[in-house]
Amino acid sequence: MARLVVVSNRVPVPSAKGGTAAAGGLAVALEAALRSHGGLWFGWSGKTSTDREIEWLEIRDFGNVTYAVADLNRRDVDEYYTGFANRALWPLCHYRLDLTDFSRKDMAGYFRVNRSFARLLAPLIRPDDLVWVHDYHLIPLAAELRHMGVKNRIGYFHHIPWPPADVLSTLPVADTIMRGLAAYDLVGFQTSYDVENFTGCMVREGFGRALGNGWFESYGHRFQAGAFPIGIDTESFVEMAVEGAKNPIVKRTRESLHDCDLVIGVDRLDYSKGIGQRIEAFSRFCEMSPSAKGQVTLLQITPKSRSDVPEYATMQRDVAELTGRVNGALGDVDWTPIRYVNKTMNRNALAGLYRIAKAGLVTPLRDGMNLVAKEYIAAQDPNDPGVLVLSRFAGAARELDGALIVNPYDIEATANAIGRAISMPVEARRERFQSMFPKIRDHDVSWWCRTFLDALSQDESAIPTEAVRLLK
Ligand SMILES: O=P(O)(O)OC[C@H]1O[C@H](O[C@H]2O[C@H](CO)[C@@H](O)[C@H](O)[C@H]2O)[C@H](O)[C@@H](O)[C@@H]1O
Ligand SMILES: O=c1ccn([C@@H]2O[C@H](COP(=O)(O)OP(=O)(O)O)[C@@H](O)[C@H]2O)c(=O)[nH]1
Repeated sequence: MARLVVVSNRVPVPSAKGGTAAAGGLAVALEAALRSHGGLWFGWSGKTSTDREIEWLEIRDFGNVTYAVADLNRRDVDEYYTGFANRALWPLCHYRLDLTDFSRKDMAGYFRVNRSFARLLAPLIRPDDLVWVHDYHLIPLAAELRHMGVKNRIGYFHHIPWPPADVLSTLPVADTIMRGLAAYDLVGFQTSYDVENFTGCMVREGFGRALGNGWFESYGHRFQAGAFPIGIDTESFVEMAVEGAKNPIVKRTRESLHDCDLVIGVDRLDYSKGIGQRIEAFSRFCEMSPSAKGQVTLLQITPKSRSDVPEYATMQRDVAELTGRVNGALGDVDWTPIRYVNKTMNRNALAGLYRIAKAGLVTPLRDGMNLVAKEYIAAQDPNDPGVLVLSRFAGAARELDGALIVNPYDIEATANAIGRAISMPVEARRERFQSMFPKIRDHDVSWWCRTFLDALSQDESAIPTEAVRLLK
């Protein structure tokens, strides 16, 4: 079996004490995948150094995984991560042109850091390695590696949505980004909608030709694109949820609820997650249903994220204010409608909390997949499961059709769905759970990893013959 080299912006290097505190679906999913496969994990250490250039790597072995990480200096973090990745590509891919900031300086920093990463990584790659690059921070990496003579098969997985052509073409360097993707052998997306959008960008904007069967020719290179919906480590999540009842945080939560029903939301503090709209919907639900007063509580767990990005700082203030306003208007001496927690919870506690919640609210305005939706289902007691209220704009909605699917922009309808979830009879809840659980059990994170790597291992012989004829 070829060695696997994973490259991602964030690398959760285990601490000497064991364990990492990775909040973010990508880190969580890859941790499980690499542990089962073994190999090298390369990327940013998450630390900001005072060095002028990215020059050296810290390399450490933990079990069958070697971690190789580089610090970035302040300018690199500002331009590459905070700037171009999170103020241009992230909002653009989440259809938020109103929040997109295209700065020439940040764009240059983004391409510079990718070049530096390629310089550090190229000498570590062995001839038979399969290289798997993750996410929007690193789109130009394969092109840089190719310039340095790397001939290995290189795959890319895009964890966030891919936008339609009209949205992508607002990006001043859209062509360089598309050319960057064309340097890979396999480009993976979360859903077929993302693949459709990507095909639209490629063909309509004239960046390349679609050859059929997911094959493209672009900038003189042939590559394949497809949908590979990411999964969770379902088996271990189920175990964690069962064990969760013993977790001190879960016990404290349960005791503090008395007879109140618990509704849960878990999201990084990110404008794509629709937290404000969700709080509005919960508030509307409480106003509409007098029986909710004192009887239902929303626990919103929201670790702070990307606080150096101005749009996130604004949003942090807005959500805090809104929560305070709703609690002030609706709450009472013995009832706080919304418990708002800006802390990263460990996964054992989360699993247990999902299990005691009668409803899980996953209502992003746009989301690549949303692993919380899958974790919520995995954590349920099959005999007495809670109900998932899920945005149609999360990639997870393509698979989890037993959820109550909502349009998160429609506050009234989301409020109604919360009411329906809480009062749903047990037979209906079981039926919905049973329609979803086999999907997340069969399509777990190992399936995702295996399917992507199998496709990456195939070469051009998989191109349909009629397409090859067309090319001649
Ligand atoms: O690394 P950060 O800037 O702190 O952000 C955390 C991660 O957020 C994003 O996650 C995405 O990947 C998930 C797994 O595929 C998916 O379920 C979710 O819908 C996406 O938003 C981001 O893509 C990662 O690169 C970040 O590390
Ligand atoms: O306090 C928290 C909040 C989130 N998560 C984990 O972070 C991931 C979030 O992934 P998701 O795909 O939902 O969204 P992302 O943050 O990657 O956009 C999930 O595995 C959560 O269990 C966590 O461990 N602790």
